[in-house]
Amino acid sequence: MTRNAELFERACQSIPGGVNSPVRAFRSVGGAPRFIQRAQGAHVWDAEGNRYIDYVGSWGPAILGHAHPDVIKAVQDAATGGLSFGAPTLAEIEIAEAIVARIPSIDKVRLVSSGTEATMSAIRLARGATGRNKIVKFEGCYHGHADSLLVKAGSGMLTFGNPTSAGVPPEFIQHTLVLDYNRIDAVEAAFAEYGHDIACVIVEPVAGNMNLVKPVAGFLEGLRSLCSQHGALLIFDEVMTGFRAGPQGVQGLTGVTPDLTTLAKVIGGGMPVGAFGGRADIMEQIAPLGPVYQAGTLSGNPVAVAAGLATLKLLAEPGFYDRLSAQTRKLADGLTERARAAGVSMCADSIGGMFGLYFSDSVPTLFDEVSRCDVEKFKKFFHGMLIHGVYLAPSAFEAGFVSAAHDDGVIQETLDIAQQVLEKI
Ligand SMILES: Cc1ncc(COP(=O)(O)O)c(C=O)c1O
Ligand SMILES: N[C@H](C=O)CCC(=O)O
Repeated sequence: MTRNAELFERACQSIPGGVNSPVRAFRSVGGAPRFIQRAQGAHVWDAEGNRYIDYVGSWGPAILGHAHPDVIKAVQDAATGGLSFGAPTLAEIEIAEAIVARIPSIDKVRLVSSGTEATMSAIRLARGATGRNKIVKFEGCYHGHADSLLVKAGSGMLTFGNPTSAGVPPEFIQHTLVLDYNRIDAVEAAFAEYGHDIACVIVEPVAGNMNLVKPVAGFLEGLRSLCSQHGALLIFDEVMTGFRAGPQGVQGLTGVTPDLTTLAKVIGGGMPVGAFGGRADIMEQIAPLGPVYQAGTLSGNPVAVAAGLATLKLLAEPGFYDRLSAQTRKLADGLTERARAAGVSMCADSIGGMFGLYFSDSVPTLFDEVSRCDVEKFKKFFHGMLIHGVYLAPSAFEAGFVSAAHDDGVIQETLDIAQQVLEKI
């Protein structure tokens, strides 16, 4: 038995499924998950000392590459001064100011400790601010594991074929309307019927939890105008895309401004930080100013915030996103070319530092098209890449992530390996 398999067996004795978040368990691709011992730049090393080029990047946060020296130093310095105070700090003001300055929709921002907390709080705020009950979400989008959002969700729920969770009473989701992503006619119909009671529409403005699916022309603009017309709030869940798709998230790329935005992942630089923010008049409905309650013992944790601030500082360097987008595009185009040359129906797409890999002839824009991608072929590709030292997300329904440490050599090595693997599947 390999060391990874041994550790997995041991983990299964004390941790449900051997993991602390389901997709990590490799259940949809088979085999033992790799237990990661350390990471540096574009690489991770497992418990057997095998090195992998990493395209998971901690599911998005590792945008600078792993263990960037400036981030590690910021964390060490902050930790030396104390791990947590449960009282305000200067660093919290600095990170709030950095977010407000860069994300177009955000006048005021509240820090939390995860993406789930951010979306859960934003939904409560939207309901509190509008006095309405219903929320609209889209099939295949994942917004964390708050009860009202665990319906027809993406990511692990889609991967394991249980897109609606057990343990959520029907009463908790009776107000959640689930529609088709990229179908604005369905949203128009929902507003025509329930417009007076829709508090908000929550959307991943580029979906990254059913593989990568970009919004078609007019979709986000349509959501914006329907929400404005009916007095509902538009929430962009930019937990994944924030500071990842571009320097101002998808809202900066499209010019569509939501009322509220949720963030996490990159803003914590690998530490647990989430945030929700938006128009000042809405954000001022939160306690202690307003009636919508929201709180957190470790919110704005000084060590986590230090990692986030150091990361945001480096992301502001001129040309950062041009380089990141170019490297990611090089990977996506290179994979598409290698697949074509090998006669395999596979293509890839990218935006900023995110990419999607589709075992189909064309890039999908609808959930149904994503569902029809060849999962069996993906599994073969995944294991072929893994054996040769490339660590992809262990699911056909997750986006991939490139970092600033993925230089030309790393991308070329990936493409060379992909060519060998594609020729054999
Ligand atoms: C778009 C989106 N929203 C929310 C979440 C939930 O974030 P977290 O896992 O930090 O709770 C995730 C990822 O898990 C995500 O990708
Ligand atoms: N797709 C999820 C987050 O973006 C993957 C993270 C997880 O569920 O562990």
